Amino acid sequence: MTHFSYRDGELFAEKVSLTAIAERYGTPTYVYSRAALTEHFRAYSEALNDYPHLVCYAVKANSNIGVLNILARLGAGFDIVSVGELERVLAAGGDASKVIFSGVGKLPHEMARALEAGIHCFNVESEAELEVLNEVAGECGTVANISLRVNPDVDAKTHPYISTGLKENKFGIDIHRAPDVYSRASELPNINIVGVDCHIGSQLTDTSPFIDALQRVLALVDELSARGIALQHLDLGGGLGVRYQNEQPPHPAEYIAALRRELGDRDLTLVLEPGRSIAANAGVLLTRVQYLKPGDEKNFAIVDAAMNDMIRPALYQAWLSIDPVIPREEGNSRHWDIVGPVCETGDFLGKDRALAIEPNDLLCVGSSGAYGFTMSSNYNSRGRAAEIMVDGDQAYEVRQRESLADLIRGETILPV
Ligand SMILES: Cc1ncc(COP(=O)(O)O)c(C=O)c1O
Ligand SMILES: N[C@@H](CCCC[NH3+])C(=O)O
Repeated sequence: MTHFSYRDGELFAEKVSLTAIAERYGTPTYVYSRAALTEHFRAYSEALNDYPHLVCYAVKANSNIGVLNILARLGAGFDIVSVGELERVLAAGGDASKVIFSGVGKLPHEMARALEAGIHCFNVESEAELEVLNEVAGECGTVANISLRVNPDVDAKTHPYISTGLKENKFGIDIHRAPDVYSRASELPNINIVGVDCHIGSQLTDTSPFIDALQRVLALVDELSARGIALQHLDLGGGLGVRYQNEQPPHPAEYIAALRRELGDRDLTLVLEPGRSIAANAGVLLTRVQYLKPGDEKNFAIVDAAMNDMIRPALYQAWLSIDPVIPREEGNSRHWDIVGPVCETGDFLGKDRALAIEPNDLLCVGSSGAYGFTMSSNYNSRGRAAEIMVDGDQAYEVRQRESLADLIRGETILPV
């Protein structure tokens, strides 16, 4: 996390002190770095510079409109999974013609809105969805560009909840059925076949499962071509991992070089849908220690961020770094479980962390820019964290904290 570093005994985001951000905006607060987002996006676009490509940032990783706007200005496309994500992309100035719509459960009204906006392509995930899309496009008096998302049955060797390319997963169409589904698609009047797609999972730290999947998808491309169905693009999804603790995932340039070796000189545009590798290490979560509860068995540090703000440790046993914003003398350190105020035993951000801390100290939860705020909730009727974007020596509030009034807005009791 090179954009978040210590200077003179204090943690900074770029040139802005995290203490100053916490004092001004309160905690818990997500802090993002524009420079990091830019660097991570460019790692993809520069490695593909001389190759036909479209890098569609996976909006689910971090859909803050300020984040989307920074990526839109860099020329990013976007991978969306709902009409809500589409509206956010459009509000952020994203180009609809670079939007790809993934997801197993697209609703007819979402399809209609995406057609109206003029998106690039739908990644169709089932035969039933293909028929509905054909009908909706017909009703809209238009033709839908599609890829089929195929399930190549490749083990991504990641956490089971974020593995998506195995037969037992709900995603995509069995790659062996795909030729027949393409034939069916080619007969439908309101469907235009443009590509093929697969996404095998998230937080992959090795390129071999990607290559395995790519080889299987290329075999399908060749089979389709023999049947007279020519594709314009191949979308390999997202999934490249990041360093949270001591993982050593390949750099995007290394990953892309490996893909290009497989692609050879085929006439296919390469589409990628990275989320985590762009956003995770471009953000942190700031939280303040409220109470210390040392005990015989365990020492608990109760902080003001909870599983409703950052659910990854509770949901995937994910490890995130937790560092003091202003470190104290190490001699006073003890092992703490860093827990939130939510009434769940699973409400923790980290366990057994050696830290020298006192009440009111600020802690920085690292690698939180992806699947942090976007997976947050109002559980326990807690408001949501603020979101701040740091740009050099400036900090901008890109989402205000929810007020208590926001938490009851729009709800009502029965009149009698
Ligand atoms: C279809 C699709 N594309 C892209 C992504 C982004 O994945 P990642 O954040 O691991 O790059 C996901 C999430 O795993 C996904 O389901
Ligand atoms: N939310 C997951 C990854 C996304 C999976 C989406 N297909 C995580 O935090 O690791």
